[in-house]
Amino acid sequence: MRMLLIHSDYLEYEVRDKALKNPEPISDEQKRGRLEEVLAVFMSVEKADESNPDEVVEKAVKEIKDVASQVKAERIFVYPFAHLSSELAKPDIALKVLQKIEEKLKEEGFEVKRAPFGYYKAFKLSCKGHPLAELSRTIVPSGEAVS
Ligand SMILES: C[C@@H](O)[C@H](N)C(=O)N[C@H]1[C@@H](O)[C@H](n2cnc3c(N)ncnc32)O[C@@H]1CO
Repeated sequence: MRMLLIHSDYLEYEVRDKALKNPEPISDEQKRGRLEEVLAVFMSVEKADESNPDEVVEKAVKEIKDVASQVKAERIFVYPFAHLSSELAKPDIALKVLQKIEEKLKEEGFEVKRAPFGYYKAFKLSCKGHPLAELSRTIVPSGEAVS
């Protein structure tokens, strides 16, 4: 899994076209979303993650919690983003991983939004620009090599 974490004044998105034949079904309300004072986490779930998705979820949540506490962010935007890796996991596995990350972050007390999966989306982002505002993390299940 590759993550790009951007501490932002806000992130807003609007769904455009389908980017997969069968994207995640969404309600009208989910067609656009916005959070202010948010840690935006762009995530590419990778092929290697398919060997142990649950472990990748645990490790990703730990990393996100760690950065959120450093930048004092209480809101998290989980954003599916297929452009951080050339070895993407299959969409059905990727969606499950992202849904579980969202669920666990909510259990930890964060306010969480997740952008819809399988769509082209317009988005606006305002990065805060402080030294920890732009971070990346690579997560691999045990026994897998970092490619
Ligand atoms: C396109 C661009 O504007 C938009 N932002 C986009 O990336 N859309 C992606 C993700 O929502 C999702 N998706 C599919 N596979 C994956 C994966 N392995 N990891 C994460 N997302 C995935 O499916 C879409 C097409 O790849």
